[in-house]
Amino acid sequence: MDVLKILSRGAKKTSSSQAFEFKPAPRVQDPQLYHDKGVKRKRDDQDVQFGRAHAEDEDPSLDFFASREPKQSKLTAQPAVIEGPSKDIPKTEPSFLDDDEVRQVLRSHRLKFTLLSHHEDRKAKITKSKKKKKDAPTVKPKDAKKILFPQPLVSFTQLRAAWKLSPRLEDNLADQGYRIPTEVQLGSLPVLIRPEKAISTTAAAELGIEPEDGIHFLAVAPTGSGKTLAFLIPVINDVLRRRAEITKDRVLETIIVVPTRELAEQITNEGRKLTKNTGVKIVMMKRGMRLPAEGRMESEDNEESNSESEDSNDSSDGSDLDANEQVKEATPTRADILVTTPLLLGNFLKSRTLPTVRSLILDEGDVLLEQRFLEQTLQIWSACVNPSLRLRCFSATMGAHIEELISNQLSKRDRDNRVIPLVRLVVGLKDTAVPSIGHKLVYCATEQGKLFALRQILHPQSSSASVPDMSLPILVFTQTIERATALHNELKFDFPVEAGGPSRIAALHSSLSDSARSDIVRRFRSGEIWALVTTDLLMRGLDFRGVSGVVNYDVPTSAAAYVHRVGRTGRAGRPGIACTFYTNDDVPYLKSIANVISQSEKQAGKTDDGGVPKWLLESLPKISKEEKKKLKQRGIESRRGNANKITTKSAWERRKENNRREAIARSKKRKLEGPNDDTQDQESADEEWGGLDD
Ligand SMILES: Nc1ncnc2c1ncn2[C@@H]1O[C@H](COP(=O)(O)OP(=O)(O)OP(=O)(O)O)[C@@H](O)[C@H]1O
Repeated sequence: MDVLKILSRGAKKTSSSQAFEFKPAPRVQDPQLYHDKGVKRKRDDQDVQFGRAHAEDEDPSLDFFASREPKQSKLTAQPAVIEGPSKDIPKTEPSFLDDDEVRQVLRSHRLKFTLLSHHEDRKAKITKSKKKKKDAPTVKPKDAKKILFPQPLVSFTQLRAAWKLSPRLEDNLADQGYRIPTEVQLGSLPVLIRPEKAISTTAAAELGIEPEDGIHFLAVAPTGSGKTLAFLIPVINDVLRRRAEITKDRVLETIIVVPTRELAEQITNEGRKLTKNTGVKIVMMKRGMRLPAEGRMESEDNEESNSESEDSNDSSDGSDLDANEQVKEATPTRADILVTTPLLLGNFLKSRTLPTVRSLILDEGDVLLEQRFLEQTLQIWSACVNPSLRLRCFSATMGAHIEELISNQLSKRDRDNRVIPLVRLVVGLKDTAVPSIGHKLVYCATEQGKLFALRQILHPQSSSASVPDMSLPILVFTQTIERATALHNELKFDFPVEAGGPSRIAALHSSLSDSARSDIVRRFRSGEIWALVTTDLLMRGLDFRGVSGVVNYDVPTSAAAYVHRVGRTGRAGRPGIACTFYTNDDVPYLKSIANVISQSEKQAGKTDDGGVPKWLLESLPKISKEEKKKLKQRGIESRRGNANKITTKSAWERRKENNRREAIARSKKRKLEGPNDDTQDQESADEEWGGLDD
């Protein structure tokens, strides 16, 4: 095994030590996915190129974020008094785009807004139940959907002047290097910050909605397209606005629910960067944490006894107290925004309510409303009893049944209240992979063939391999914890000592403790770990900026799982590669994955066969709905449990084998090189490193 070959896949040697580290990838300048042509403002003096070109054309020193004064040269200033949270808010308000311009911008960025009118659906149901005859007139939910054309965010430069964004929040965005809004931000931010301005009064009247009361919102946008900012910015701004206008007290105003602890940690960290110096407190829910909730359980025993999912196996967060003691002794945590997994908050709540919460965000909302999390998610939703509660649901995939479930839940809640419109935004083609990813399906005759193919990716020594050329770091997905552990054990001695040895590869899954999980995520983010073997635990939401490739060692068990897994690469407009191994066992279940790949490539404008040859797509068998459901719940049967281990060798045997292999390689190298010359060695090594771009 040649260490230089491994290193040339992406690592750079640090000057200070013999260790090789990756540098975290810098933030991309242009994170937008779609740049369809033909969008220009009609007025010559206002040729704002809708976010992108606007920021590109400008001298960086003249950037909006550099100054608190809005630039009026690009937008027509009309006298209008803006009541805002800050004295710094300008006294003029820029004009908005006219109807044609709005439509052009939305079209060019492939944004589609639909009013999912749950009151219409309700009417339809009432009609149906009253007249059960076949010929009874019914309104299908589909007919009730209406297209909306709200104002988009022309550029980040508009946030403060037109949409009343807090200047401090704006500064924090600038400090984080955000310059151009992504599509989902372009579409969501106006309707979430000021829906009454974003949706014109004429459109609102035509559709029979009153956006001044706010909206419920559902966004379906590709992985890595910046959904986190799209929901964080409005809620942080809401807190600041309330502080300025109503009360300075800290009240729990927003709950963000996510499926995993890793994602909760990531969002809390992002939130903290955006809330710096604002006084807004964003907190991650921990075991034993108390919240200012109303109502008490009949019994507060067994607070944590219900744990069944991945949260259940984990130790508590660094405390010696057991969970019950913590619950009794802790004083309520004061926070404006809480980030939690459904289980942690559900366990605390029982029958308590959270009357102050006005925004409930379901990030990865589709999975939160599926069987595994449904009960706890609905429990949290019903605990948010404030009549002003607004729901915001985000994901890269959203089945029609989930939309219907949301709509039905809202109908139930709204029965005694005013009906709040549910607006859906879809960016690009729904339920497809992000267009910046290249896909490859690789057939392996046996399980051992998969191991061989993965080794070809990690240590590219043969040109005959059918695997794509992938740079490190990579994520490798397996079907079960047992398989992730076995694969990690199999590969951990593959990395030569000169390259960092076994520490370069790790396995992350839900059987590990909280602290072990956090440590692995931290080391993978910092570039210490180059190959991370994991399960579907990590498939949603996690943002590792530098990941250049994803390997589906085991085929994902649904099309949505494929979209999310491969979405760990190709983020924010960066390129990425997704390689999926399949064996004969997978063939019956491959069709939906092959379809997603084909749709995604079409969307990306690729005309060749790409990842899925046409003959394969056409010849793959279809499976029934029941089989699909079973596959999603259980995976491929032959890979469950310990039945089909990745390898049969013990760790000791592998280490011995590996040491032998390395010793032979070193001896061969010495023979070839002749007398030792360190300087020459170093020079030739430097030449061979391709290295990551700084
Ligand atoms: N306007 C922007 N300009 C540059 N980078 C951005 C911008 N918005 C977000 N990003 C970056 O894009 C990356 C992906 O963002 P984020 O994690 O919010 O994606 P996502 O849509 O939530 O993805 P997923 O569906 O996988 O959860 C992050 O590194 C984030 O910092």
